[in-house]
Amino acid sequence: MIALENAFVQYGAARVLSDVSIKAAQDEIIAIVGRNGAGKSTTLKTMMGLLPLQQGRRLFHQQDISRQAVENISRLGIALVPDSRRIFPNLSVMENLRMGALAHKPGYWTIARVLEIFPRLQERIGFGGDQLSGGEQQMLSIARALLGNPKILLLDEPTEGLAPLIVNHLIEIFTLVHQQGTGIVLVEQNLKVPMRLAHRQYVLDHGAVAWSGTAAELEAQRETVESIITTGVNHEH
Ligand SMILES: Nc1ncnc2c1ncn2[C@@H]1O[C@H](COP(=O)(O)OP(=O)(O)OP(=O)(O)O)[C@@H](O)[C@H]1O
Repeated sequence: MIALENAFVQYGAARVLSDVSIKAAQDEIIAIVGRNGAGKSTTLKTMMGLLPLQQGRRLFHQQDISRQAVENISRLGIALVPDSRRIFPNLSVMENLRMGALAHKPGYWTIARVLEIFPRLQERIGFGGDQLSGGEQQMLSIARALLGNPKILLLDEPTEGLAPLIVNHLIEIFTLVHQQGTGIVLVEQNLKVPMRLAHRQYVLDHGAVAWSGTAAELEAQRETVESIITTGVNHEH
């Protein structure tokens, strides 16, 4: 389980996260939803140890990992797929996968298995990273992260800008990854994808958790939650 507890994060003097508490267990898919600038990427980077906490704690199971560096957090089994995807443009698909395999930990995911779930990457195996479409880059980025056999996979807007067919394929992949025992933290700007697979959701607004609940609670309060996402809380002030 990875968690932030009462996390405060700043960039220089600008406070970006205020009192954020979010947890994700290995048997869960959770989603963090919010508009542009709500603090979603900052939350993922903080979970990963890429940003320091001003206040609050970062936990892995019962262990306080607030001061651990990103390398150690990665070793604990947390992997981040950033929205920038970070494909090596001058390396082929296979070479990109081999780079991912350098951090290989024994587990279900191998190069053969990721190519099985992403047949598109198999077809493009000799192509350069810079010759891939956005969807293929996203697949490669996810495949590379899986090769580390993470316990928790953090995904920053993985479906942004992708065609509906590819989005559907990725949703199937996330479900499969979860079935193989990896927890997923999915960041998205709206509820569309999260509603199709997340067990629990957090809505971020201005760097704070404005709503959180289970899939069933979301279903029951959908309109309220949609309005928090689009217009925020306390917008009358
Ligand atoms: N490196 C940085 N330095 C200063 N401010 C930053 C930095 N990165 C992000 N911010 C600011 O922090 C706030 C939260 O940004 P963040 O990227 O976490 O939001 P987000 O919800 O992920 O949005 P997006 O959907 O645009 O990625 C924004 O106001 C943003 O301008």
